Amino acid sequence: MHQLAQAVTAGEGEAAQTRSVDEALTALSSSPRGLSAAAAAARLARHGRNELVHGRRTSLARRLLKQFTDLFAVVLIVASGVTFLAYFLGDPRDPGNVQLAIAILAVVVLNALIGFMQEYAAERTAEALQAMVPHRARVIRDGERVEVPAAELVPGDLVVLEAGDAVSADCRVVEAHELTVNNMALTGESAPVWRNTEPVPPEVSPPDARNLVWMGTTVAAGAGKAVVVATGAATEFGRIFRLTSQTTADTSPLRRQVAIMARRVASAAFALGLLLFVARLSAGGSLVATFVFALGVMVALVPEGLPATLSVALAIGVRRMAKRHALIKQLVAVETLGSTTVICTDKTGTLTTAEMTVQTVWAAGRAHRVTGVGYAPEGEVADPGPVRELLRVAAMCCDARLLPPSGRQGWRVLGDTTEGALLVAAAKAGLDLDAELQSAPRDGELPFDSVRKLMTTLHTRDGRTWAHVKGAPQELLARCTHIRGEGGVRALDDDARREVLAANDGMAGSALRVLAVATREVSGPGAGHGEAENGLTLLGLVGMLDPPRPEVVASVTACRDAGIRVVMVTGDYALTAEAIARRVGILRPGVVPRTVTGAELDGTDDAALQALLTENPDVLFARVKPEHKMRVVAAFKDLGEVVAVTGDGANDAPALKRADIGVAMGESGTDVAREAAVMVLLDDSFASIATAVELGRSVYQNIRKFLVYLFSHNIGELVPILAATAVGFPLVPLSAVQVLAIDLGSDVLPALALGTEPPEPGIMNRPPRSPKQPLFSAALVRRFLFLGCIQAVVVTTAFFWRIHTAGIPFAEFTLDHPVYREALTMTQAGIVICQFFNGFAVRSDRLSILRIGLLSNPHYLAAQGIALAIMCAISYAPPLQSVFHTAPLSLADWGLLIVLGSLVLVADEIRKALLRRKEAAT
Ligand SMILES: Nc1ncnc2c1ncn2[C@@H]1O[C@H](COP(=O)(O)OP(=O)(O)OP(=O)(O)O)[C@@H](O)[C@H]1O
Repeated sequence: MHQLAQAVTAGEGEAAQTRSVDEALTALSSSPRGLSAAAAAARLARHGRNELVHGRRTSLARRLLKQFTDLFAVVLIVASGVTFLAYFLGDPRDPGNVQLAIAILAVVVLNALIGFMQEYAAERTAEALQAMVPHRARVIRDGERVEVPAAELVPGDLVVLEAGDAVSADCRVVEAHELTVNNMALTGESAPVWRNTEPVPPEVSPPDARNLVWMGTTVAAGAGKAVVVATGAATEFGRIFRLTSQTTADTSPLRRQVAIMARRVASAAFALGLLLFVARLSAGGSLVATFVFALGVMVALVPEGLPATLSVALAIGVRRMAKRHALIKQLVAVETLGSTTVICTDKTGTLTTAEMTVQTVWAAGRAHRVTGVGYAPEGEVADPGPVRELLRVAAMCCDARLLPPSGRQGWRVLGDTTEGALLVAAAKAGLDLDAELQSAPRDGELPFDSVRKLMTTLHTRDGRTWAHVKGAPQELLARCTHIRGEGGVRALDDDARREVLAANDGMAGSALRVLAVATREVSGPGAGHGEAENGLTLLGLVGMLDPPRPEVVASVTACRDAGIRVVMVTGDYALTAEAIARRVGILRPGVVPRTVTGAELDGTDDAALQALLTENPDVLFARVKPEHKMRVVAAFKDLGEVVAVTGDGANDAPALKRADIGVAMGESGTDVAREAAVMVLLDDSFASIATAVELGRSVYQNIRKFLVYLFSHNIGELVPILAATAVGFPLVPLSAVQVLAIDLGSDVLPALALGTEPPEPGIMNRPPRSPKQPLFSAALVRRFLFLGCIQAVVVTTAFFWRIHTAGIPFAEFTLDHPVYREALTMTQAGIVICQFFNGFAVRSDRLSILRIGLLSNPHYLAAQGIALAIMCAISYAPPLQSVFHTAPLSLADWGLLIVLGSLVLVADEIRKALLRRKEAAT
């Protein structure tokens, strides 16, 4: 243990790089069997979890203080100061000014608190989401390969490295097969670098040492094993992490658009306030009163509650998507999702369940049926004799493991499910894999990659070494020179090739995924690709069923109705791809697809590819490599489409990055893919993408809803003030304190509730929104002007109706006149009532509220209940009456306001009915 402590305290990398593999393992008290579970637990307690503890964060107090330095806050603080001053300068002194000053300060404090809480909540959400993205490491413990959370790695752990894995700790390589790593995160160097197990002299600096791999880097290709030398903060990455405090700015265009709009409106408010100030002053108003009046106008127009509401709406969207298995890593993706026009999806696992079962084995010129479904090795292989050798070779060439039932779980596969199916079939044929591997242990491996589409293992028995190769049939067939038939091994002539291909097409045409299996003797365990994967003897083909996910058919239809094109881009064989595309509805019955293979793509330039995409609505890509996927994505983007693409492998990362929405698989994907993606599907299913698109559309719609809701009441607040100025009424029809009570009191919750609206009926029956369409489109502005103007007329009428019925000349009204106080209350209550009806109106642009359902958003009803309660308190509670200069309203007053206010909804219903009629006519 003492030795270990030394090894993992200082200079772990340097010490480890100079040692031989055995010395490195011994120094860390580890072995080729890895640590024991007990030793791992003890070390975890001693060294702590393998996590990067956040560096010193900005203190809470400082973060709170930061909220007061925002432009809005500063302006409001200055306004409040000036209002206080106005009280002392005023003659006579108006206590209303003190109240206003305090109210403005209260607004600043409230806004700062909301902003602070939101920032905090957003950070927590981000952390929680990050934690949900699975991050695992494969290690050898007690001689067994197991998966553990990466955070539980300890020094001495033997980790298994495969292409696409993120390296989760600093390690010394102890086994390497064509292993290359990408150190970009650490060194900025983008080209992959080779790793091997040879000791490196101490003068080589650790980052250059070829036998070390670092936390934060990724395995580019090949495979290997490495022993952990440092974890968590002790790693090189941890050191860098401590030095840089990380802040991730949210640069969502939506937020920017809203912020710009809010700023513009604020500037307009200041300009208008200034203009009115000058106008009223030159008409002979007193300096102080005019100033307070102008301030009221400004405050009425500034959309104080907007940024808070927007953040909450986006956060709600993210949370809803997470519940439906789609984790969004960047808020910006929520809005982009809604305008997705093309989804490029792979097949295995996304459209299909990836629960493979071998159904047919083609060997010695005949097909042999295999019965049973799932991973339970229960079933039979018809005539297993000729099949057994094929399944023995195939099963020995697998990394996956079959796990027997435990607890409530049945038979499972650890690792690749294609391989799992082979293991099950071998067991059904009566093979004892452990015994086979004992007599011919694996002593070399050329791992699978989706470019070669092959995997090879090397096995030695009695001094002779054999290569076991499995892979895509056409690729493997091209490397075979012989075939094993009924009469033994013979040369693979053209007839035999044709026979194999026909068998392959027969299986693929019935949606089976086909793998070919071959073998040959090689010179020794060191055989490379050139020797082991050429001159092979073909043993036969294995056809496995990968059933379509049942939920996918409905989702593909939903996407089509929503004007979204679904394009399959798969590594699998064309016929299998077509058969599955038909079963899930990507290809409609009777449609002959234009199937493009990776090889054809290589001979197609970008312009021709674009033409191909526009001219062939039923295009399908098969046998493609990751770089082809990237080209398809790029071509769609160049055509102006908004593209979502799925990917799981490490080499899918460029396509995921290039797409507007990179979608990685949470269950089967590699760490690299998950890092490159903006969305991670927890259940790997295509259906979750369709749901996320629907939710993305609904979030965008909801944002528009509350923007209309919030901006239209600004008109309702402003117009009465302008009208009073125009007709020479000496006092304001709505005080600044009242405006603030509406903007930050009664209107905030209903606006938030509109952000929780469920997707509107028919939301997926419309074409996607153009990404170029600005949030504040002409339609949106027209909409809030329409609703706002009706509201303005209602509110102005309510105020002047009360003033008029008193029959007193304007000039006689003073601040404390009871009729004026009642009229003030009418204005405020009028806005609250109008907003009640307005909220129902904005819930859909074209559908009647009766279709949407008056009671279908309980949050909205509750929020409006609170808003009305606030208004009643302001009207009837004496302490609030004195702050707001209000008076109790009679039932008749309320009745009048309800009748007038309902006009907002009635007028909008008429507009919608006309719109629908016009739509039906065209
Ligand atoms: N473990 C494996 N060993 C050998 N060959 C494999 C293995 N997995 C897949 N293959 C072969 O390589 C081909 C390509 O695999 P790849 O993973 O690129 O795509 P896919 O899984 O078939 O489809 P998709 O891209 O839709 O997920 C497969 O069709 C299969 O023939």
